[in-house]
Amino acid sequence: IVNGEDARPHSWPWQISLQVKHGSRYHHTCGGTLIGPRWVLTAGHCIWPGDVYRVVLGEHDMIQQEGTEQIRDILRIVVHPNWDIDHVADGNDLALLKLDKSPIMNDSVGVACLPQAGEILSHGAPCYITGWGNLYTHGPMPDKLQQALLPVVEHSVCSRSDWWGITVKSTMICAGGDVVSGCNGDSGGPLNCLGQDGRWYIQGVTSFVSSRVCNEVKKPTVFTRISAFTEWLIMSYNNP
Ligand SMILES: CC(C)C[C@H](NC(=O)[C@H](CCCC[NH3+])NC(=O)C(F)(F)F)C(=O)Nc1ccc(C(C)C)cc1
Repeated sequence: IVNGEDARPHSWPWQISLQVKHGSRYHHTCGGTLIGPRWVLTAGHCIWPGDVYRVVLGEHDMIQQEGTEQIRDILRIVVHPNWDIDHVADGNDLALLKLDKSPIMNDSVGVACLPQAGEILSHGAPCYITGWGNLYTHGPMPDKLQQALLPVVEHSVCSRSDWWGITVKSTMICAGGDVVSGCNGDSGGPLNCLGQDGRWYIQGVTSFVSSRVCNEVKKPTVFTRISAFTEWLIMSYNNP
């Protein structure tokens, strides 16, 4: 996240770190969201066939053992059938990870709420992006989880020709401006938006930013809009 701030530890208890195995060590590659006792939602572009992953929950500072971390292996990976890494602009940038066993739910580990099918947020709705992605383009990763307020940019503005144009589809959400943005490593993490009921809803999964610079003017961060995929989520979830 570019121009964010340290999150209060464990204030986003559904945020996970998706870690990929290289040799004998694992390292953070993407964010993700716990949406059920055994299910994590992340981005399709975070999954590379043949790689081995694990999920770390209850994480805050990547270089400190805080005693709240819980590590889980992944039993099954369900990438959205229409996701295609060569057609990022087509969307469907989603993957569901089934954990081998549920983490212990506590103050540091909990689930996020899913939005109603078809729910569209209004321009300027207050949402937070969270993640351990780069602090600036080609910059370092933070140790501590970052957060940043990213107001929603409605589709009619985001799809203007000098903004994202036709690259952004109606199954995506844009949020943020030219100062604050997601960046590599935030992929797959949640766009957290406060609902009328005072609960946090995951309205987006971080998908892409400008390929030139993370916080480029008129190129807000683009998220997969979860309310467009509730059918697929529930179906995949219930599939044994
Ligand atoms: C140096 C980095 C910031 C480059 C930039 N990276 C990204 O946007 C990466 C991964 C994108 C998936 C596709 N490879 N995502 C992120 O950085 C995220 F913001 F989501 F955390 C990028 O590739 N952006 C991109 C790629 C393809 C498109 C097509 C839709 C035109 C648009 C933007």
